[in-house]
Amino acid sequence: MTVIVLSGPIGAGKSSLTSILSDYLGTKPFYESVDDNPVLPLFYADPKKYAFLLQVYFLNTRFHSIKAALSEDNNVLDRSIYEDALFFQMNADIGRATKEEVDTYYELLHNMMAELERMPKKNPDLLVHINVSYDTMIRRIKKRGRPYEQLSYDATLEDYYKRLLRYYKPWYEKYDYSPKMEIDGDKYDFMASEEDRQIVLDQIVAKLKEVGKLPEDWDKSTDIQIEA
Ligand SMILES: Nc1ncnc2c1ncn2[C@@H]1O[C@H](COP(=O)(O)OP(=O)(O)O)[C@@H](O)[C@H]1O
Ligand SMILES: Nc1nc2c(ncn2[C@H]2C[C@H](O)[C@@H](COP(=O)(O)O)O2)c(=O)[nH]1
Repeated sequence: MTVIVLSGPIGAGKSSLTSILSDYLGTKPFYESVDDNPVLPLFYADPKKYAFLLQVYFLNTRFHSIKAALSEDNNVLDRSIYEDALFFQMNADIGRATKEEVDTYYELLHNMMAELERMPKKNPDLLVHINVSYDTMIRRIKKRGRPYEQLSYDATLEDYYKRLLRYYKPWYEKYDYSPKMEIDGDKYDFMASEEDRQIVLDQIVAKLKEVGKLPEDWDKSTDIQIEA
């Protein structure tokens, strides 16, 4: 039984890989609240006004998801609570939150993380981080086509996205809630290329074997799923 959390910048391929991976391993996917998120379009229209509200919205949904995932112990999450502060801190650093909002946010996050510490299973089993360059990120954002994420919607998004990418390296290095691994999202087109998809899945399976979450002789072709 495994809980795998994905991470990576906007458009890196987290939702896509969540779907591929959960299907491959026979586990349940948890997706972020995006298209049904009422605060997201408000945030892109007026980031300073809505940065705190959006973060509380995401934090709340991520808290629910990680609690359910750790309880069920058979899930893949397309972004998790462990990445939440990266976004808020970056927005705060560019003046989109007051000191009171920052203090309240970190107190709330701290309380939620303390709650997770009290669960029988406290941490995920693996973090899969997808690295992408700025060019790949923009190409994928364009391909997906959410209007408010496009550079044509707001030219300052170029700086926002470049800044966001810079926050990921130190975040990944510091992350220590579980074993972790990186996927090269520039190199592997796991959407269009079956060969690339298998390479990425093999990398993840090898890591799961290395950390003892899959038996050494596990093989997809002989894996039998038992219906509950
Ligand atoms: N490795 C990849 N190669 C090519 N296209 C990809 C890849 N990963 C995702 N995409 C495409 O990029 C867009 C964004 O992917 P998505 O999974 O929604 O990213 P995220 O959840 O990280 O924001 C989608 O249109 C998806 O089909
Ligand atoms: N300010 C924040 N924005 C966030 C956060 N998590 C996601 N997002 C935004 C970024 C994208 O526009 C959209 C979906 O993200 P994907 O990476 O899944 O494409 O939501 C956050 O915590 N704070």
